[in-house]
Amino acid sequence: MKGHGTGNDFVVLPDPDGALDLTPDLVRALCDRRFGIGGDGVLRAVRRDDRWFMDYRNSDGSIAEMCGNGARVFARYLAAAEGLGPKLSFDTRAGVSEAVVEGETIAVTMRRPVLRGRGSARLGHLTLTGEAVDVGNPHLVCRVPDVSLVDLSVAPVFDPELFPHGVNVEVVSDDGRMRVYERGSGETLSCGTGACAVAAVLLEGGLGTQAIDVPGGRVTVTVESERCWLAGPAVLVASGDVSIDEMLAARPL
Ligand SMILES: N[C@@H](CCC[C@H](N)C(=O)O)C(=O)O
Repeated sequence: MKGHGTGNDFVVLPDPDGALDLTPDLVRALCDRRFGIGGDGVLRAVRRDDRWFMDYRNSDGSIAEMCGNGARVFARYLAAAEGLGPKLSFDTRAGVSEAVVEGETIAVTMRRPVLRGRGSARLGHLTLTGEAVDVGNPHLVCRVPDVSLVDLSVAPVFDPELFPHGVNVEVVSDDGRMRVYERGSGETLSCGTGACAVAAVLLEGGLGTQAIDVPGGRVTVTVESERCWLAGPAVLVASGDVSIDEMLAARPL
């Protein structure tokens, strides 16, 4: 299946028995927008100990701890394909995610973002300073006057001591507009964990609700004392079969 949450798009692979050898090369082929299905990442649905596990991969084949929009699309998939909901829960590498399906909107929980201090990254010719935020996965949130003026076409250069496993870099203006360069996927139209990181910075580490406008739409983040909710639209747009051998064989070297 193919789905997206505010334009952050995913190939959803049902693999209840975990039988598929999901290599980085296979992930790259599936996410290839010309030679594959196309997506910012892959969500593999695996059944473990009677619970669903969201096995998330970035489009470059790397593994990430958490994906907020992916979790919302995953919940949509479990509701549509497994008849779960309107309240459901599943496992992720960053812990259990609770989900609530309400019509077009799906809200999921993730860890409360933790502010980790100042950091910087070079984006094109700009060096930006910002706040390092841990949402299960690493983020650097940089406040800028106008997000449209930042070049996100090339990978940010960052301090590997501060971010030993890489980082997702968000730029945000005071009105809650955000753009993102995702570790392992490049610039995307939305990033759910990134929106939670940005909301935590705009709320100055406190509790509350914050709307975040991303290029693919709007998500709403609610930071509670023990967790964080991410809400917004999540849809499945296609379903079908893929011939993995043919897809891999037809890729240029
Ligand atoms: N798009 C996601 C984040 C996916 C993982 C990220 N690229 C990473 O490597 O940490 C989201 O919606 O949170």
